[in-house]
Amino acid sequence: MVPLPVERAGGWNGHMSSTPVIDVERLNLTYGDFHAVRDLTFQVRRGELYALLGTNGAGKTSTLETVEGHRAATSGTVRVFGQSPRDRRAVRPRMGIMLQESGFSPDLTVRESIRLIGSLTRRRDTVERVLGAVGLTRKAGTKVAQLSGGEKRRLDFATAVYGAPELVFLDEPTTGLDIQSRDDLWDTVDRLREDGATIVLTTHYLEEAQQRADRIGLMHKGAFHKEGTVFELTQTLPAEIRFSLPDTAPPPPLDAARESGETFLIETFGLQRDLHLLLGWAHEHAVELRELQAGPTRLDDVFRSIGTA
Ligand SMILES: Nc1ncnc2c1ncn2[C@@H]1O[C@H](COP(=O)(O)OP(=O)(O)OP(=O)(O)O)[C@@H](O)[C@H]1O
Repeated sequence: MVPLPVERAGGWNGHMSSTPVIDVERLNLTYGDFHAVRDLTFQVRRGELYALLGTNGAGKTSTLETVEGHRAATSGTVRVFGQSPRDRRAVRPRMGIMLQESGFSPDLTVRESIRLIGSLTRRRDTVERVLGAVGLTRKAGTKVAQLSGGEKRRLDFATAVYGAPELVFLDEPTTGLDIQSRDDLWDTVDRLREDGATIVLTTHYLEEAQQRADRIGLMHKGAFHKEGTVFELTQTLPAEIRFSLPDTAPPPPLDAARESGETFLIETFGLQRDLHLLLGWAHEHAVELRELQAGPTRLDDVFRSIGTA
């Protein structure tokens, strides 16, 4: 475990405020005649992990670029720490951004690249700490051109965590990372969060958002299809119980539908109650519920429901 730097450029430790870290109101973005983002309103509170998810072309990148200060809104207001993100001197040092590709020079070594990040962010940190935090200590002297895809991704991550900023944007952070590197990345994010950092995440790995996000904005065609906690997003769709039964078993209870062969599916809004009933039935009939699976509604199902809404 690599400790975070104690002192911060912004001096924000212990600073409590009810002002949202990000405050977007009626944001509109157009490209020529094309209306990419429509009247989008959302807030991200201090310490939250907010996931901005959505279908391809929904407007996530356009929205994030505006919040990060890279793009001007066509109309509406965007405030970050109560200020316009276009005021880069005030806002930029307080945010760390992991883009989908940071575009480091292939001829620089990892150490030189991180040193460069440090001078750009103007946050206080050490190259050694950041190398450790992103798991690249052993690659410090290696040129960027010689890094693997996953190692490059970790170097991209370094741009976001240098100096442990208050607000961190992670754009598809775990794409191309193996399971160990993913776990390491999330450990580092967890430590930033323990220190009070606010995280904005985009990902196509929905289970990561489901496990980690405090709230989710689910975008489709420039607007929110749904916004809320995972529970709020998933509660309108049923949970599922799956199991298989041998041919000799009596017909299962609870409107269990035969999915294929010996496999049955129960869709339910009362997962605990129905699971209890099912297990009671199996016990009573001395039947083994093979490959029993029961789980809450997954974000995947909410995504799939977008097209049918
Ligand atoms: N510079 C541009 N000029 C014209 N249209 C653009 C431009 N940038 C984005 N768009 C369009 O705006 C819409 C939103 O794009 P955006 O990249 O914000 O979506 P996204 O949600 O990030 O999508 P994805 O998940 O596919 O990356 C898309 O239809 C895209 O084609």
